[in-house]
Amino acid sequence: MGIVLGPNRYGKAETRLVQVHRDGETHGLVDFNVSIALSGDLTATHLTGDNSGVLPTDTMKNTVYAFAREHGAGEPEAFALLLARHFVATQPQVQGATVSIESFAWDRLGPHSFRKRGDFTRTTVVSVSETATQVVSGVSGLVLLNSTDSEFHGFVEDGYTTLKPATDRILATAVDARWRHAGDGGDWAVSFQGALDALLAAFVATYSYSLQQTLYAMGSKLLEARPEVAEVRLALPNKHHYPADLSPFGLDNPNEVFIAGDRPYGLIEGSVVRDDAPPATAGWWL
Ligand SMILES: O=c1[nH]c(=O)c2[nH]c(=O)[nH]c2[nH]1
Repeated sequence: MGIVLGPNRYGKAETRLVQVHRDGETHGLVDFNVSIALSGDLTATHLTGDNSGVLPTDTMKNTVYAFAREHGAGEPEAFALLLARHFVATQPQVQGATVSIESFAWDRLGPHSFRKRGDFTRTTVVSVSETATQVVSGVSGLVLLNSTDSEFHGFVEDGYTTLKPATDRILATAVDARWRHAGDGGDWAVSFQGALDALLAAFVATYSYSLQQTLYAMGSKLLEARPEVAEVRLALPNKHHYPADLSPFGLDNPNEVFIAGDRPYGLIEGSVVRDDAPPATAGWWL
């Protein structure tokens, strides 16, 4: 009885591509998760480690970013066809290519501001004792993105700093916010909607030099809009988007094609408080 190699394939899974389509002041956004699997005559690498017929998966990832710049990522079917045909046409040892794309939809909040489609979670924590009542409302999983109007520079540079100053970057976060009410009455629905609207409006309107600055703007806007709220606490993950370096392929990248990072991420946390706020009567968040 012999042992033989069965069906096999290989490729790069989950290449996270974000492309900003800049049409003047109004931007469009494409957000893809691209997975590529190639099959063909791959016996040699499996049996002997001869890689002469193996296109690196790293190259497949690069192709995704380069094709976005060269051809534009738009409809996922069209982009997947382009990639799949490319690998079959250019790699003699590749007989089949499967390209799978998850496309994430973003709803427009402004010319270059977006909210990821899908529901966020509305939260509340009520703490009652014999002497006090505390109501905390909040929202989590509210994913927002500004495709411009964000800079980050002038930071400390020590011997380990490699970050380049950014004068035009994507600012994206998943808002986790809690706000403590001064009292325990009122129209909760109106209060919540007003608070949410204030958070969104501040994110959209703030020209940001740091996510910390955006955090403070969001908290203060909420306090300005909702007199019944005493304090706001925010945790904002900095969902990094790295401009893809396309120069090895002779392509420029005028802030259009981004690698959507996963981990690690910056985490910016802080509270914004009225100076005459009544003290909290129970422990809460952060
Ligand atoms: O808005 C930011 N704040 C930071 O503190 C920071 N640190 C970093 O690497 N990038 C950013 N961005």
